[in-house]
Amino acid sequence: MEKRLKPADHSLHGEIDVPGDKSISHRAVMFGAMAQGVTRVRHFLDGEDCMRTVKAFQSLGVSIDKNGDELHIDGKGILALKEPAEKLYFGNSGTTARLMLGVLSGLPFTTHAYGDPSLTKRPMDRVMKPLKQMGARVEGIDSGEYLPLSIIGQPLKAIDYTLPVKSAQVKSAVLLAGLHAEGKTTVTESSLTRNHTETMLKAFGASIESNGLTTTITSEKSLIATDVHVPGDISSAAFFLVAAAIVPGSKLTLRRVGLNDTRTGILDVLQKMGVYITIENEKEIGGERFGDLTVEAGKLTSVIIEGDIIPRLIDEIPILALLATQAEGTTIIRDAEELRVKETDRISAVTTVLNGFGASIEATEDGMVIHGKTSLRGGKAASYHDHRIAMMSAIASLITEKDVIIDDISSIAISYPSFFEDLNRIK
Ligand SMILES: O=C(O)C1=C[C@@H](OP(=O)(O)O)[C@@H](O)[C@H](O)C1
Ligand SMILES: C=C(OP(=O)(O)O)C(=O)O
Repeated sequence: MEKRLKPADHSLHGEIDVPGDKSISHRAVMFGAMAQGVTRVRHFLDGEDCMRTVKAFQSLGVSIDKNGDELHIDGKGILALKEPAEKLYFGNSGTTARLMLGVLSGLPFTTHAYGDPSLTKRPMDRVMKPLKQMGARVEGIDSGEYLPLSIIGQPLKAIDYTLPVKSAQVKSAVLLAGLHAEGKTTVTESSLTRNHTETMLKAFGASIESNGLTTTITSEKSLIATDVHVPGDISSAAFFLVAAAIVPGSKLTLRRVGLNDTRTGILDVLQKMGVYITIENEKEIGGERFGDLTVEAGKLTSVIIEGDIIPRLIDEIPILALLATQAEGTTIIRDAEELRVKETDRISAVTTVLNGFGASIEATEDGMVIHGKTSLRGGKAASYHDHRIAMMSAIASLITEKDVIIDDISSIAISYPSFFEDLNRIK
């Protein structure tokens, strides 16, 4: 579905209640489905990716009902999960695929799983390598590097694993396999990635401890159901944080946005670049902090984004690249090679789309060099069927000279189904 967007003719003002966090919504479904008892999930993200996780567990025999943005999960414990009658379809969702491989590897039956063309090209061997060390058996073409895969459930044994990639999905897959492996499983990472799995598993009664970059989980027969309140997704809020920062005179408030330290790299970068951000009404539920963010434009300067901050803002790099085109000086992004294996190669997609609008960006192996400030003309933009690339182009249209025409906006429903309603409310 093509979409034409006109530039904004005035500054942006108003409030947005951003939808629920995608990472936390996935985990709430998974842990609720594996727990004993009823789990209610409030402010669940009704996006396509999270619905893939819901459907996967329904196929495994779990009763899950949705009423508005509330989920009701009737869990009967990990041992009650049943062999699915059909193949599991993970669509476009890397999180569903990788975490489910961790769950399915230790179950006493065989599951067949596949994804859409984008997910089929994303590496699964990064998850299968440690899982195979635990005793997992998987069959697929290319020795199980990519979906489709058949997971032949096996009794698993604990391992000590050091992550070779900075990936919360790999860490989570190993911890979830560790949940039904004999012994204590330990995962060590080199930079802290999002820790929602650790935080939420603890709330569901698992024996899990983190100490700096190392997390240890002990095998657990059953999790205990607990209600989850999902904060707003900072990765979705990011689009409006940047919108307010690039349209002169704007001021926006984003309500109940998740503020977990492993996710707030974008706030650090925005503040460094000269954007004014205030946080009010801070609260914490289930170990996840959230609050209201008010953002106001300031004079933007370039920054260097590298090292340990990268996993704390990995999904926000496309929209940060747009922001950097409006900052005085050269912004350098390094250590972000993971962007090459997302829904599309995001280094290449961002560079092509923004240079097509008139920006001056050089792609590097592991990031981008962005020369600012450039005015953006607008024009046609490919979305590469990547929700974050499509939303980046939509936000860019606020400041382009001409209209922006995005070839296909259907991918936005993956993480932010109400994106255009929210954009129209403040525009
Ligand atoms: O664990 C998660 O929920 C996610 C982890 C990140 O992926 P990687 O683990 O591949 O870095 C992120 O990009 C993705 O959107 C969600
Ligand atoms: C990379 C993303 O998600 P996933 O890996 O779950 O497909 C994303 O949402 O930007």
